[in-house]
Amino acid sequence: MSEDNAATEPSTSTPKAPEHLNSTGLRIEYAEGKGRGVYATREIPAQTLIEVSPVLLFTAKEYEEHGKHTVLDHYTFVWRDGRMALALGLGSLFNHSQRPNVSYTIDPATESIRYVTSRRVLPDEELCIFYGHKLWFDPVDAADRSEPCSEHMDDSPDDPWSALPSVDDEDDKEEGPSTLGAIFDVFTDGDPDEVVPEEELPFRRLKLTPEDEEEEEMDAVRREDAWVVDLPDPRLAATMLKWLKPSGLDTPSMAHLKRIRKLDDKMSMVLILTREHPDPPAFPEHIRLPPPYVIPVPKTAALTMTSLKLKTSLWPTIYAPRKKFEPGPWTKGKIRWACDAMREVVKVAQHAGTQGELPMAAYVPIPYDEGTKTATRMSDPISAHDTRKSASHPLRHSIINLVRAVGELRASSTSSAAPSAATPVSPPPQLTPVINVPSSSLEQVSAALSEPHTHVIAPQPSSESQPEGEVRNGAHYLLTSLTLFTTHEPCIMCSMALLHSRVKEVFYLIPMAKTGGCGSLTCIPRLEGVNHRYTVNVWKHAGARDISGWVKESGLAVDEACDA
Ligand SMILES: C[S@@+](CC[C@H](N)C(=O)[O-])C[C@H]1O[C@@H](n2cnc3c(N)ncnc32)[C@H](O)[C@@H]1O
Repeated sequence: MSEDNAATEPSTSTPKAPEHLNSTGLRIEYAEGKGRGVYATREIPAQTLIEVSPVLLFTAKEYEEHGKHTVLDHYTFVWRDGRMALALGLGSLFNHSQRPNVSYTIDPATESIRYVTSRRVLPDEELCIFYGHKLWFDPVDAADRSEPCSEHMDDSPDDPWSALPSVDDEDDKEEGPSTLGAIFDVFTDGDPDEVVPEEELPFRRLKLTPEDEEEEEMDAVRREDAWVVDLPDPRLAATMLKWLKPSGLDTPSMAHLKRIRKLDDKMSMVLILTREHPDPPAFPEHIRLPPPYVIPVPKTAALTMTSLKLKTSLWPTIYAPRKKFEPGPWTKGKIRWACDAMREVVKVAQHAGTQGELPMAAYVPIPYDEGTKTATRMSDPISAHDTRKSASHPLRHSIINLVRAVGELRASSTSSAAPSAATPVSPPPQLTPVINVPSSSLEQVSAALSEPHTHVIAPQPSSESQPEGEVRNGAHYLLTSLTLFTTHEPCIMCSMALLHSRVKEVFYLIPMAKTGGCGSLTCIPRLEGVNHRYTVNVWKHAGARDISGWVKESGLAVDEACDA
């Protein structure tokens, strides 16, 4: 490396940082003593792909003879095959930190580097990577001279700036089964009660608030057209409100809007959405009004004060903040429980694969009880694998099989709480071999599911109002309070089945980009209007890097168009 610190010593005055077009909204800014750096303009969740930088490659000779003697020496690093690489785009502007919030992987196939946040990043925070231990400059802040925070360096090699690992087949092998095992091997010791910060969890929790939460810029406010009429005399407001009811214009689709708008001295009334009434509404003869006209109005109520302001500038809108989903804290003990469950579901799926089935499985473990660190009501967990091949039935997905099995269990229970007990449904023959529920536990499972007032299986409040009796016996809610682990992201049908079953939370390992109903293709529990939301957690390794290698080697590969 050359001695002078070119990046931090602008020749005359510091130039203005250019704007950068980037879907994550990153910006370039000058930082005291570091030169340019990359900053977040808004909060960025952990495991977000923030940049893909193509690289420019120099041969070793070319670099040795020329590049090395120029400013390039502050920016280049050794590519896997010994060539020197310069990251284009934002890649070369990430500064170094001992506690980086960005990790990166090189993609030799596309000759690029992928940068992913390793934890949640706050607005205005600098995004930094870890250059390695042999720095050629004095890092500015004290934290940058301290020991690196190892948790954030998972994806980065030891001394990446001076030597990224070389490209060869061995590297890909590292992503095989050993990695699969390792990703469940976290927090194996330590105090089970210790709460683990969100960004260090081995899984990523999807945001479950609906998309309209994001309507915080005028462009994002969704609108639709409505008929509006001006009221020249304010006394007409009362007459019109009275008339609206019998007129048929008082439809529930406008419940999020206030009827009357007073702008300066002008009073107007919104009548009906044009999609419900394409023609201009006609008024009774005794009410003399100017002709109605069409304007865009907000499509939904305001969920935040910012969106209220924006929406109300279009038309006065109701403020109806949704109860934000606030996931509870995770302790080391509970993470171990989740890791064990993931290991188990993988095992079930692998076994199914060896039997000629699709290697996909679902598993509901004994719920983890923070109080006792165990759960004793259900003595055995339940698992099911995919059987659409052996059953020649396209709907025999592992989750459907599992939900159905729980239903059968409940139906066959002698518990008086289960209304269907009088008419037990006999399990279809093909279900028997795929459901892993020891017979001794059937009654306990059923009892646990139908007795929500225990400390282990307690009902989750649902946004849907139900008669007290139904909540108490949980008759229609097969997975109330339970957590489901699955190898592959549930398809839309299964995601819906989980919603109807009132599952509490879902964990999956392998995202299904083309078919997934829990975050990939769509996110069923996030949709507007659903009457139950379950938490969706994606195992981090699954989202953070190319997992196709170890998915294949661990026997969990399925066609990408397959519904899981
Ligand atoms: C790859 S460049 C990063 C972008 C650079 N800041 C710029 O303005 O072009 C590497 C150079 O940034 C500077 N740098 C990076 N991280 C730093 C840190 N923590 N403290 C001080 N300087 C830093 C050093 O001058 C280093 O040679």
